[in-house]
Amino acid sequence: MRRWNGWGDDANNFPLNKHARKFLESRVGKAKALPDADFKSALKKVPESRIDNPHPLLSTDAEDRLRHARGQSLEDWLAMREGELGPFPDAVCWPETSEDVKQLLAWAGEQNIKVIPYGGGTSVAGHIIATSSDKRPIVTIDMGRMRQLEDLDTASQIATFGAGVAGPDLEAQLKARGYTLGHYPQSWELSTLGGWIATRSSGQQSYRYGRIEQMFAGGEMETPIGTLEIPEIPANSAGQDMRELVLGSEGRLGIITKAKVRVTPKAEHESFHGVFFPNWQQGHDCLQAIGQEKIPVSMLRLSNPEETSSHMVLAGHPYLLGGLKRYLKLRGCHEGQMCVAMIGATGSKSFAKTALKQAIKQCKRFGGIYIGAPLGKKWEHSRFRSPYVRHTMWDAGFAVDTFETCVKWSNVSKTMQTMEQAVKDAAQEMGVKVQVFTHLSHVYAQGSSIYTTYIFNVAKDYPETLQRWKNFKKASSEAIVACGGTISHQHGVGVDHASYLPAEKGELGMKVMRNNIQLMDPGGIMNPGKLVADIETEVDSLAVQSLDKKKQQQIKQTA
Ligand SMILES: Cc1cc2nc3c(=O)[nH]c(=O)nc-3n(C[C@H](O)[C@H](O)[C@H](O)COP(=O)(O)OP(=O)(O)OC[C@H]3O[C@@H](n4cnc5c(N)ncnc54)[C@H](O)[C@@H]3O)c2cc1C
Repeated sequence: MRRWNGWGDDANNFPLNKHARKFLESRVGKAKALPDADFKSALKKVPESRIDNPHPLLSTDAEDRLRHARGQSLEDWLAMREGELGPFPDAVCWPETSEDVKQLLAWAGEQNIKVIPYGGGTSVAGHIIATSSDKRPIVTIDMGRMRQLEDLDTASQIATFGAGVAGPDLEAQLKARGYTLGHYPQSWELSTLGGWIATRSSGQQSYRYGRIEQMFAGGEMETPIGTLEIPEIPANSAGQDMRELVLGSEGRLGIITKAKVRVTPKAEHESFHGVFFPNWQQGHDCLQAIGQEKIPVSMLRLSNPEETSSHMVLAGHPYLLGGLKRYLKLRGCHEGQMCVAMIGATGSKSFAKTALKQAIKQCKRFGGIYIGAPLGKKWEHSRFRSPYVRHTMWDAGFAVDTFETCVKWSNVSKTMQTMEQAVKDAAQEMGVKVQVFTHLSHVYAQGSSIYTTYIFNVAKDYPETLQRWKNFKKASSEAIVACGGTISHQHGVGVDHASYLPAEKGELGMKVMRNNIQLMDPGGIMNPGKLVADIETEVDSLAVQSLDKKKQQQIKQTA
């Protein structure tokens, strides 16, 4: 059964071996776990629903409401573990057809009830939480029952799905017909097609299959003012592209009910391979070269030295690793400096073989040591299991969070250093130790995404732990803005990043976004407070930004 207070199925775990625990203690100090609330006591805190005349499709059951109250950000995680999940939606519903969604939106509009579209609830930026500032009742619309493959046009390679389909279900339905979408965010087990589109998500093999915006061909969105239908024409020059309105809309314009996506026949071959580089610069230059020469591998990732060491301890067997490290040392790769890259090869056997050969040749040019497929197999085995490690770490008293951006190649290394330094500085100000590491996860010809993870000890209680996270979040987001990066390459905006969005979109850009929302949702019922902060909050955020200019200057000087 899905955990009510964490990630995934409660039958699954990712154990933390004793070497890993020791390693973390050596980096952040001994940790003491915080007590977890039990389900029954959390359930007792769900208040009476404020909807007294429910629509027939709604459930006001306390457990349904509790299970939809939170996503997966660290703030959500702390709320769930403490058993203080509120504010709660007043009701939850599971529409089965587009007509159900249409009716629900019409009813919510008449009753002045807020609506939160819900996919898999894997948001890490506060997308699906009920905000407390707006006092209207809230209904969460869970799209999980709209999950069918409705059509597969094999001649055109376009599949039409109910937008609530989750990753494994989507791939299983396509696989039965010999096809794949190839979209694998790490949250694949639970996240949904509608959620991917609404947050502009990026899968681990985006290098081959593209981001969700390259896959999204068209579909239908129910909005408070009508149905937006987008035909799946392969390309057009007929004015503005309505898909761009839907992509990244975060539930503010309407509910995506059907999505048409570009699929490909299932590849004959897929394998993942490890390459070690003596240092960051050589690895960085190699990925840049592969990306710019467009060598057709399916995945490219590069861990910095700290992530390389940390992952080797957290995931590996110390004796096997001892052998690998000795071999690498003989070849000039030293711990503390070396960086591991992971390369995917996907396609027909001959295509994958040629692509891999080209990539390895390029790696060797930059001093890379190819160590074959075993490390790649290990990565593949845990690619969707690693979110479970958060539980094991939590039980040991460690809190984990991530943040991410995308910048041009000319700015990648500097931004990575600035992002890591911001977290270290915040930790020092709080008198807390922190373990920080980074990888490049999505490579483009013009630049790369940068994905940083940090681990720290929970404080003596929940409020102080939350405050630590808030300080880290502020410092990391400000560092990204100061470096000119996007506030999110893949996690989206939600509530957590909304105040940093104006720095990226500019005044006019924000006005356009706000006007689109007001046009399509005149009653302001769709997921208020997410993406574009409500008017008052946005004014505040602009004030924060002018303060942040000083901070931005400071960060630039220290970078
Ligand atoms: C462990 C973990 C790993 C992750 N890894 C990745 C990763 O590799 N790449 C990545 O891109 N993201 C990743 N994420 C973030 C998250 O999974 C993505 O943002 C994902 O796209 C959210 O999908 P979801 O179905 O869970 O949407 P939800 O979290 O349910 O909703 C997210 C937003 O989309 C809206 N929405 C959902 N469905 C619809 C719909 N049908 N119509 C309109 N709006 C809708 C919601 O209102 C909300 O604003 C990760 C998260 C976790 C917890």
